[in-house]
Amino acid sequence: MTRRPIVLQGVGRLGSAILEGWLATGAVDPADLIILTPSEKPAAEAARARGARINPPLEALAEARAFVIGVKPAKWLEAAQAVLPHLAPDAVIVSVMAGVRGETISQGYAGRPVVRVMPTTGVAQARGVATLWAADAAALAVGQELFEPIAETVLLDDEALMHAATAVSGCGPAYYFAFTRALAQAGEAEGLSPEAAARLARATLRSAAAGVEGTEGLDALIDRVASPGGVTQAGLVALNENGALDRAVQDAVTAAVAKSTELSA
Ligand SMILES: NC(=O)C1=CN([C@@H]2O[C@H](COP(=O)(O)OP(=O)(O)OC[C@H]3O[C@@H](n4cnc5c(N)ncnc54)[C@H](O)[C@@H]3O)[C@@H](O)[C@H]2O)C=CC1
Ligand SMILES: O=C(O)[C@@H]1CCC=N1
Repeated sequence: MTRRPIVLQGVGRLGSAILEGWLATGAVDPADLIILTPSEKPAAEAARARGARINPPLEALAEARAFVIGVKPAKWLEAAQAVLPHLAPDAVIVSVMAGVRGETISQGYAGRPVVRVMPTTGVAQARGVATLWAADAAALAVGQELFEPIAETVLLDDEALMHAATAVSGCGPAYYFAFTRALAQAGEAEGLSPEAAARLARATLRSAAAGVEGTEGLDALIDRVASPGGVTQAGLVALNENGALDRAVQDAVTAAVAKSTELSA
């Protein structure tokens, strides 16, 4: 029996990461991949070298069982017009777009079932996190099949919570990178060379991430580092003086939720 292909439309920042994760894990056989991209992309070329079809005649889409939308929220509807006449009626639409609601996407794809997935770019290393929501059980199963090999998955019952999941998780890596950059800058201000400060900050992020691989709670993990009356405690008190850190993080998440909600309007 021939396997029905998976289509990936858009090989930008996230589309490339998804593709890299699938190629690295074998989660999707490249021979079963159809990639739609207006310009040449290294990840797409790597997939082509292993058998993927890039921009084949649109008639090839008729075989597809899943269609992954990897374009920006402002572009998806225009992008849908071109492919819609060619898709099988039972193709599952997999959207990784921030904000855009499942019902809106389904309408744009003539009522086809939709699963929404909010991944992190860590899917490239098969170390992503992906939040999934679908109204349709079969569509959810397709989302799980495509993302479980490359991400820790969290399923939501309530689509409205995708905004919060996006703000915390989809955006989250950038918050950690921004914090790491600030840490490096602070190290430089205290006399470290730029190279040493950057190396220390980045390696410390990796080291801290290793700490959360286990099941120990975050308070306990902080306690392990912060000796009573010691150096870390002095740093932590300054970091969250009058709740400044908690407030900054809350403001970031609230602003991201507001933006995601705006995209859903
Ligand atoms: N970057 C990230 O970490 C995350 C992004 N997302 C979502 O992923 C989607 C893509 O975001 P990015 O990758 O950051 O944007 P991007 O701008 O890097 O990638 C979008 C890609 O879509 C391509 N494209 C535009 N029109 C197309 C068409 N008609 N057919 C095929 N390809 C087309 C563009 O050439 C571009 O390469 C967005 O909807 C975003 O909300 C979701 C989670 C995380
Ligand atoms: O910044 C964005 O809009 C996308 C969605 C979550 C992460 N990147």
